[in-house]
Amino acid sequence: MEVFLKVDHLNKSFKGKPVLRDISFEVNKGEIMAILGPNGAGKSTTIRNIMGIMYPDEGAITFQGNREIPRNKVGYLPEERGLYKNVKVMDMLMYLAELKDYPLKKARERVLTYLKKFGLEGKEKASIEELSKGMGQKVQFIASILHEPEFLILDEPFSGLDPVSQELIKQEIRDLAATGTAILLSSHQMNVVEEMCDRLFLIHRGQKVIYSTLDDVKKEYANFKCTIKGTIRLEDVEGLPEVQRIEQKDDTTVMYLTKDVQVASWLKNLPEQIDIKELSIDRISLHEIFIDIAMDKNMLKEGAGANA
Ligand SMILES: Nc1ncnc2c1ncn2[C@@H]1O[C@H](COP(=O)(O)OP(=O)(O)OP(=O)(O)O)[C@@H](O)[C@H]1O
Repeated sequence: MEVFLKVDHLNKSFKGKPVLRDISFEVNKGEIMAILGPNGAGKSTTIRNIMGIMYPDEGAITFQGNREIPRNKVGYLPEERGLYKNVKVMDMLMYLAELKDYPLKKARERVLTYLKKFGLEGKEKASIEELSKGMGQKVQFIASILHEPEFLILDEPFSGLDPVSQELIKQEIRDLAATGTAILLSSHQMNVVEEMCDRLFLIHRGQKVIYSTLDDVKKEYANFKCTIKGTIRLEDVEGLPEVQRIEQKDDTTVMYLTKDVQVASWLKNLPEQIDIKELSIDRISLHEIFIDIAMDKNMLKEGAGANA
């Protein structure tokens, strides 16, 4: 697998306060890598360092082995959306294509194709200020991919998009990865990450918590949980083996099980007298893993094995 971006032992402080500590990861061609973390974790600071908007105190960032950012090969959808307001959609996109030295005739064709694909046919003559927020966001997405970048950074690409538009953009991102684009995606929507990403880098308080493939994260951290609906007394279940913790709310009891539990034999331990209206066994989701980390419940402490 060809590495496009290498982030190597990055450190960054603001006014003496460290916000990135020894951050290292890579993004390969053809993969979607997620960068995740609670608010204030350091995601945008990492991305700004990659984009050369600010510089690390220590560490190196290389693109295909070179220190200099290959601007024409990089596409960036920043978190803070901002397009010139009183400019026509086509004019703005052509201006951006020109900045990237991209052939203008091809750019124009691509703009029209993408506008149609994203339900914005005919909007090329509209000025940016006439667009809705979601439309503006789709135009900004087009701006980030118009010049066929080899490396794409997408910071919260789905915020403000309706479900249909989200699907369109998701499909486009998948297609780009399938044709070899290296993609770094920052998102708070764990279901999207779970659905789309090959690997993830989870950062908390400026430090790496997980750097792994999604499959390994699930294997390593996504333990089973048993959810029972019914009136259950805590004392009837709290002595059960291989239960890490129990949460009860209204008529729902959730038992979080230990990592290597054999579910079928574990179920035999349930006392006969308990009132079960519904029962399900699921693996905990990436969303729950994320919340555990952010809330410092730290179910993860034992499982450092998935860290690359
Ligand atoms: N220019 C700056 N000056 C001082 N502190 C900053 C600056 N930029 C970011 N920080 C601090 O660095 C830390 C990381 O911020 P960053 O924006 O990278 O987080 P984030 O993970 O992108 O969060 P969010 O999910 O809220 O966007 C925060 O504590 C923030 O207050």
